[in-house]
Amino acid sequence: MTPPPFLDTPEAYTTLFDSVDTFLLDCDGVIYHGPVVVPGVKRVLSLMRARGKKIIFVTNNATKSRRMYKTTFDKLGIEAHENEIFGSGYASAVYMSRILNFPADKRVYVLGEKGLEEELDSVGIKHCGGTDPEDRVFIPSMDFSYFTPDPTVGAVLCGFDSGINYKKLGKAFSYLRDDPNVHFLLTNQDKVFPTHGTFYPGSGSLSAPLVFALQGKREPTIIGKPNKPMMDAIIAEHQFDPARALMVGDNLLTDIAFGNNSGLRTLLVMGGVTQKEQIYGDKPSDILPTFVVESLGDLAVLDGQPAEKTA
Ligand SMILES: O=C(O)[C@H](O)[C@H](O)COP(=O)(O)O
Ligand SMILES: [Mg+2]
Repeated sequence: MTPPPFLDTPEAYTTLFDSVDTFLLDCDGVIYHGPVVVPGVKRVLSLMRARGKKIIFVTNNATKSRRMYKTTFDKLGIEAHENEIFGSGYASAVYMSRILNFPADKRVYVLGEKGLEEELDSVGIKHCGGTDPEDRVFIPSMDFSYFTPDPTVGAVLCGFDSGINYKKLGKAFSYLRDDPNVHFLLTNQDKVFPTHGTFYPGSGSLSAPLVFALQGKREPTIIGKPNKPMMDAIIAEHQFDPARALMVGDNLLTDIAFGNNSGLRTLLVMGGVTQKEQIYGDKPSDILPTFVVESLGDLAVLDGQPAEKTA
């Protein structure tokens, strides 16, 4: 398979930029690395707005709600509107509400944080676990008295949870072990995510113990990129022509596969999860983007300002 073109000239950036009406932008690894905005990206986002492009932020990070992301973007000085922001937490809440028609008298047991709980609240889905201090504790070793099943639990939803522990895993596992009708959902299955100049375990690595313990008896439905429920949540709110849309991401397995699965062209950026040799090395990935660029910020030269201006 012919390797995708590596874009590194203003002419190539212009040709691509002018061919796109809708930019779907991954966040971690494309817009920012942890708390630091990627150099040049603010200029590129301003240029997109100035040229009338539609922007949709698409992140597998379920720790924040749309409202929280809006606050984060505001603090970073990035223009973003809540209805442009699609996190896997929001997509999971939409999926449970609209696709599962999750019953009002049932609760979902959550491995996750405040943002995910806020999105569930926004669609009226009751939840337990999550940030509940009762569950964010270490239990005495080999004490299983803490696992008294809650008959109102009708689903287990796993997202990024920095408070993961045996009590939460044990409770989530027991619901899925004992009742095949309890839905098993993951917000996303990212192995790692880029931050602070390196990588840390992602959501997929936090729900892996559950999947491993269930030994194939239960397979999770995964909501986030590269899966269809995330795109369904987006097109329920935004109409766009896939032929003139571009998915920009740093992760082949999530962002690029998501774009490829949805019939969009894709732009892979470096500096995040994917290394250049995965595309141009001796054994390239079987998931390949349409184009590659060092950084989305490189397109800032199209705004005509001095190249050294980095914001
Ligand atoms: O949940 C995780 O593992 C991370 O938050 C996720 O990988 C980052 O999401 P992105 O914005 O890169 O889709
Ligand atoms: Mg990313």
